[in-house]
Amino acid sequence: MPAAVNIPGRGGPPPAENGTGMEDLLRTVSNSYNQSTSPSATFHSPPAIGSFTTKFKPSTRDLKPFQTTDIKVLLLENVNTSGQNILKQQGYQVEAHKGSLPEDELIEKIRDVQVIGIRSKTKLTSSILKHAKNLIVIGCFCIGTNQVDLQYAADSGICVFNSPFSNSRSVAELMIGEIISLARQLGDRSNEMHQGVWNKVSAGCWEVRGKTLGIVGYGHIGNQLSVMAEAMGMSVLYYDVVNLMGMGTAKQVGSLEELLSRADFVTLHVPALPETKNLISEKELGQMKNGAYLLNASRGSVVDISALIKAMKSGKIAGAALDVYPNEPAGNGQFFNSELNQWGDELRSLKNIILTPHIGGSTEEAQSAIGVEVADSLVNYVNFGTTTGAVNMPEIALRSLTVDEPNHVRVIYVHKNVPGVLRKVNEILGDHNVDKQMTDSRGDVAYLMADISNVNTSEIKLLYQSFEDLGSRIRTRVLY
Ligand SMILES: NC(=O)c1ccc[n+]([C@@H]2O[C@H](COP(=O)([O-])OP(=O)(O)OC[C@H]3O[C@@H](n4cnc5c(N)ncnc54)[C@H](O)[C@@H]3O)[C@@H](O)[C@H]2O)c1
Ligand SMILES: O=C(O)CC[C@@H](O)C(=O)O
Repeated sequence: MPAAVNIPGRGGPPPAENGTGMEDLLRTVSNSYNQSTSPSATFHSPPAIGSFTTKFKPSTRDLKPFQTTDIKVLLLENVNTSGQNILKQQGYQVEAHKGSLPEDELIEKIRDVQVIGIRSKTKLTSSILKHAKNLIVIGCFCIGTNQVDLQYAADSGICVFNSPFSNSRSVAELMIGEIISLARQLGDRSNEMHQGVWNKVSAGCWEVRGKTLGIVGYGHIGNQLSVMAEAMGMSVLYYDVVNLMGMGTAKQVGSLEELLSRADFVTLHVPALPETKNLISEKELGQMKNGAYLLNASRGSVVDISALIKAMKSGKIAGAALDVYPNEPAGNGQFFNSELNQWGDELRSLKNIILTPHIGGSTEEAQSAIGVEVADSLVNYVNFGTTTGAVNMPEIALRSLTVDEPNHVRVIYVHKNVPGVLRKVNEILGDHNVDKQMTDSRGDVAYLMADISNVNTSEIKLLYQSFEDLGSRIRTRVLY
């Protein structure tokens, strides 16, 4: 058993190897590089109200991957200040932008950072991520994660987090507003009044009470919508690829066709997947009731817009509300035209169609909650290696180290999920006292976390290097 030593930054004397590169290694997050460190760097839990990172027990020991001021975070697309503040309170260097960045600028900036936070506009494809040599984690400050190449990220040891439900209620409430607005042609009446036209009509305007709502994709948003729609006196049917219990008296139907043929209003709440591309196209629009309404707040790939334009022009579909589009501009401005999407002008000329700029989740409540939730996940990953809630890696969490365990280190080894790895890992760890260890795999990638006690500083370099030398290695991190 190695002798216990004082770990820098924990109240013990500074190490003898000061400035020799040893400390650098101790605080290294690496797949191919080393970070500079400071043994005197201190870690402060953020005081943000409601933040998970404030809820650790006082005896919990804060782990440091390396000097916290060295953590560079790039936040794009106006991530809420609630999230920005949590990250800044960690001492991370936060660069926040209101919009997304052009590709060349994004590539330049992503080279340098360990953490990036985005929303739905920034596409983190493999051709962008291959430049992100220092990146360890991506935070999607939204629900959808289709804008990130999740597999490439996992294969590169980059963990991805999102916020699975913090804006669901906001989307569902928008749907309720739009269902009534379409039934009463509110958009058209309002536009006419803005142009000085008084057009008092009742033809083609309806109450929603007693009508049937068909929800496609009965997840977080679909559930919330279901409850509110029933409260307005609507009957709710839903279609989902999974068997799910209905809220209230909502009933699941066995096929999309059945839902389309029975619903007066159809709302779409499925993720962007190859299977959901053009889920609603000419055939499906034809299966809908005459004079029905279509609402899409999921992703632009889910509806074939040219087919929808045709169905609306023929009167088959009496109204539509679209919040998402195949091509969406990177920022605000006069961009919603035929250059962006070839049918842009034709769509805008239709009657009783509500067009919104991807604002389903854009409320103060949702953005503030998402900011806290995702920033907490990022901090817990950077500082503790916890992957709970990750969308592309196995979910691993170990009990926190306490102040009574000052000389423990936490080893995190992201590796290819191939036979024989654990034998080699145990050969390395076999020389140490492993307090706890957890490992899990997700597809081709596995994640191992081990807390090792009584670690001598001089051993950490060897420990780290031993993992780095394994053929299965994707990324090694040593936290202490
Ligand atoms: N407009 C916005 O601002 C906004 C905001 C939040 C989410 N979204 C989008 O809405 C989507 C849904 O959000 P959620 O939180 O309800 O997601 P969720 O994961 O909770 O629910 C999605 C449901 O769709 C089902 N599903 C998947 N494939 C399907 C298919 N082919 N046919 C039928 N059902 C299918 C799933 O089984 C699941 O129950 C998100 O993926 C996101 O893209 C948009
Ligand atoms: O805020 C955004 O940009 C995305 C909102 C929504 O589409 C989501 O996926 O949560």
